[in-house]
Amino acid sequence: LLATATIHAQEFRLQPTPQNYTVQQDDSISIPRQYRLMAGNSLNNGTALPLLRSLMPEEAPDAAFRIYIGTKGDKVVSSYRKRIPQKSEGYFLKIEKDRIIIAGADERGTYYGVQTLAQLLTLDKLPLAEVADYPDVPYRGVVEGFYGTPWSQEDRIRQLDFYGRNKMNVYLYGPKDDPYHSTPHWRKPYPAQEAERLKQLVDRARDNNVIFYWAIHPGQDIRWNEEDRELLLQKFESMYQLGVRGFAVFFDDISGEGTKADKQAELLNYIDNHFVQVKKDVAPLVMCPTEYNKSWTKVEGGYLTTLGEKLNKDIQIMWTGNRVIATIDRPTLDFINPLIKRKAYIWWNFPVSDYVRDHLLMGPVYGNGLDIEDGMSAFVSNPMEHAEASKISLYSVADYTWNMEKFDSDTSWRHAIKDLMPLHAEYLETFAAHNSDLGKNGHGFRREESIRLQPALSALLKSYLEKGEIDETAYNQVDEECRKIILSADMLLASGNENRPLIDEIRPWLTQFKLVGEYGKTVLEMMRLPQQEEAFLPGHAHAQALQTLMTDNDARYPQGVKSGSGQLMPTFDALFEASTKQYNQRFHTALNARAVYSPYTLESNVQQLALLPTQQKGKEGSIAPSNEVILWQAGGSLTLSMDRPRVLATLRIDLGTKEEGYTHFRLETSLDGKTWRNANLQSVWKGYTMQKADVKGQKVLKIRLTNTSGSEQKVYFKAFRLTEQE
Ligand SMILES: CCCCCN1[C@H](CC(=O)NC)[C@H](O)[C@H](O)[C@H]1CO
Repeated sequence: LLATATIHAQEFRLQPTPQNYTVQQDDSISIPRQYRLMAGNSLNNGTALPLLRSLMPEEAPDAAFRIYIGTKGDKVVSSYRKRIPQKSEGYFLKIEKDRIIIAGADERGTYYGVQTLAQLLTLDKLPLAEVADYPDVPYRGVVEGFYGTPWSQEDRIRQLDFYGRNKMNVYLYGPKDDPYHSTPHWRKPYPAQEAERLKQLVDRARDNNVIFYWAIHPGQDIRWNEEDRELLLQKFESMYQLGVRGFAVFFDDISGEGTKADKQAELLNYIDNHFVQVKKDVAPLVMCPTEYNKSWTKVEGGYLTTLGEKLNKDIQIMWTGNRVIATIDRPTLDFINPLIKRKAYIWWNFPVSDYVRDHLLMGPVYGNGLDIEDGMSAFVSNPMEHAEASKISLYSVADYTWNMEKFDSDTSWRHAIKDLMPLHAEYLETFAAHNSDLGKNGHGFRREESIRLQPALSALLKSYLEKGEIDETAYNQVDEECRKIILSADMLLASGNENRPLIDEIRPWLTQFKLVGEYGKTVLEMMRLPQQEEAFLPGHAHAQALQTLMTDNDARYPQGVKSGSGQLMPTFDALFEASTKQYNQRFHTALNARAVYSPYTLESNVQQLALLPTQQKGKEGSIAPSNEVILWQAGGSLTLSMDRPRVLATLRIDLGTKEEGYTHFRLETSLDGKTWRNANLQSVWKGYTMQKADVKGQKVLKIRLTNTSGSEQKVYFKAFRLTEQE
């Protein structure tokens, strides 16, 4: 343990990277055991002092060593007043031979000074350092705003402590699937137990100097009348009673009446004037617009300009960028800020994975501009439903938003991993490097993967496919990486208590990752043997067994678990197919040469459906569900094609809509792909949204679902499942 900690000490860095940090050359002091505290009384009910006391417990009035701590204006730090950066949340920290000074521009700045001291105290000696520091972006943090399983209470407690350490000052509570945040129960106060849990979170946020924003998502069924307005204010009041001091109204992913800009503006200004401004201790109101990204905005439609003109100036307006999922750069801000007449409050949809739930997004944070800190009022990340795994990205978001121009994506990523699992950092880095790309998806957003191994992978594949030769250098690099993959998976699965919550979250992917490593090794062996009639066969059989195991998904993740899908698996599959084809040609055999086999293929002109994975397990076939609101254009269709005619037993579809919603769609089957026949749908259980088709005994080659309503339909895609007859 000590050895590892020492190694990391040599790579010591302060997180986030300070604006100014100087150390007097190789001069340091041993950590004082006792000290006399000289504290400004402005800190009395803050959290800087409790944190300091937790770090350095031995206060002694007669100790020689002193700690002076206060905010600008406190007498105890008056002689350092000029050293305090004139920036909100700024601080000055100085370590001298006989004293430490922590002077903040405000209470939170002082708290951050103590957090920086906390990091210096992990060294075995305290450097005689001077830090003059402040954040580039005013509001920095996380919006829990994803579809799917909301984070647990424990997840959120750990998150809030993480935000305190990483100088993130905002957490917005807005899990799409919390029924008291959104329809149907946004008007109702939380039941006692949930209220108590939220109160705990609010208290924990305060301990970490994090502003806890509670968001409401009323747009799907709000009525623009006095009653709903008062119910909304009462809900905010009940949250205020729990200690909430930050409020947000999200109008994203809705349709109908709730999308009207002037009505939204009227309501938000009313809340601002009659609640936020009246309370005086509440942070500026935040809203998420219905048109929250450029690809959904028709400027001449006036939605954004109406908000820009009518919304009170201190109301913050969120923005995800040029697309739902996008990186943020100067042109993005030059588009939105003039329209909304204020700096955008960026909602960055990364590392959220609710639209690619079979993937983990563990790679570096990159692609956002490094010169745009003056163009945004906030930058908050919408993370994965896997709280601990999201910390790799969140660590770098904290780094990026605090000191943007000094942000280095790869350094930050490596330190994020060390922070998460110091004793298994090299193994977690191997895992994270190969689990970063999303695969094809409806938003067209991709990430780099297996960056360091890419040259060897493509060299190995190229020489084998084009010349049937083995590039020995590349071969050995890939073989060595497969060994590291297998080792890393086992070491992480066996890592015990170092970070059990993380391992619990990613266990299915670790199991899959090990299979990927074994598959790679097996395919590499096959490449050496396509000329050997007997010796080739066991490897081929083993590779197919591994392919089967990799598609046998973990029950908790019906949509599957993908690992190494960006670079490793496509290369290994291609090498499997090429070596098997070589063998078949040489020995006139017909060994299966298709690596990924599914009897079902999906085609669709509905962008968000087109790339959904299909699954087959025994007699069951399905299209993976999506968590999103699907924008299904008029005339848009989805077609599931079989590899050969198959006899159906059942077909169930769930678009998340009631009876009348299905009248907008037509379901058909075909045996030849030319002549189609209607299949009637009827609800499976009264009042539920799942429907079944009368297709029992029908032999079909294709199944097609079309929006015949003549207008765009917003539906969910919760299920599309068939069973074949035995
Ligand atoms: C076609 C609909 C796609 C919406 C996807 N967004 C949602 C809304 C949003 O981004 N609001 C700003 C959720 O937040 C979700 O987590 C995120 C990404 O899947």
